[in-house]
Amino acid sequence: MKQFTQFESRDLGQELIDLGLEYKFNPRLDIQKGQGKRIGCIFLNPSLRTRVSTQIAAQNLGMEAIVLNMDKEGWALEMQDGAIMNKGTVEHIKDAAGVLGSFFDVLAVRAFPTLTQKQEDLSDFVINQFIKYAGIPVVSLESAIRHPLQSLADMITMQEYQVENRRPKVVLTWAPHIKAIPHAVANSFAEWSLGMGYDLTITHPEGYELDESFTKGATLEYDQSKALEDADFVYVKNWSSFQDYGKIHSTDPSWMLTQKHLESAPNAKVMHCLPVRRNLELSDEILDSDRSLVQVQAKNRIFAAQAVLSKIIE
Ligand SMILES: NCCC[C@H](NC(=O)CCC(=O)O)C(=O)O
Ligand SMILES: NC(=O)OP(=O)(O)O
Repeated sequence: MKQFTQFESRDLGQELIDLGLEYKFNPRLDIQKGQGKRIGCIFLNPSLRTRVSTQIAAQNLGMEAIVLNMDKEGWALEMQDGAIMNKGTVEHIKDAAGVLGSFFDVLAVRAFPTLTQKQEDLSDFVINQFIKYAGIPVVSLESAIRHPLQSLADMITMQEYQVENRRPKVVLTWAPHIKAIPHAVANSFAEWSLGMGYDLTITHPEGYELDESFTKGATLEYDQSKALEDADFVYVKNWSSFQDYGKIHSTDPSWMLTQKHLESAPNAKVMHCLPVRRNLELSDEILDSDRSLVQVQAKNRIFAAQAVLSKIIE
């Protein structure tokens, strides 16, 4: 594996899920594998889980991890090729990524979308600039349009909690939020769920349709209560409008998932990538109940990252 930025195939997905579960059972199984190797974790945006789980994953493999909070501690990066740098940016990505590529064996990058420049975001411009100029394997820690390590952790979680001999019904439901939020988590969750053969229903208010290239094959149901009927896994997530790019069309509080919404889905487990805005996106009663898998998902971020790094340094 040379890069990890998106879903590739069901076979590779399954291999990573199984390896992640092996590491969960025995985290230091491959403690020798990464000896002498170094990963650089570059953050252009905030993070709790991704930052810490990736470092723990590297340590579990015997690798050294160095974190650079580029947004706060690095020079302001120029991303555009050929730019005349007479404004705010100090260092070109070509130079910075080249240096980082010479320091590390693997580079991991978090780069959120602008939510204003649609075409630039859709081309996953920033992470691709890192890939272009670093010359070493790059792992996405959430890019403009995808969050594959989150989705791999989510797939590990669903495999752990899945009832045997039954194809689970998975529902991705939009939730209200006060800010314009990226599409990456929702896109990747759809991409991975469909890729791994799950039966996926997506529900949201009209105007919140996601990029079809991620959702082809899913059932779209605008009626949230219908969508939730008999669900096994309910993934709660806000995203801003994709068509009216980066805009907020609804904050309708009736979309916030509560126990009442799940009366028709008695077995449903509830998922969220975190951080979650309590009692805006999801109610306390759900988050603090046995239905909630959010802590399991977060813990599984370690083993998802460990499986990916293990394959990359192979
Ligand atoms: N990495 C996981 C989620 C990151 C981002 N959440 C946020 O920006 C939350 C911001 C806030 O709640 O103010 C998202 O949902 O895509
Ligand atoms: N779920 C997730 O990626 O969390 P952080 O943004 O805190 O890393």
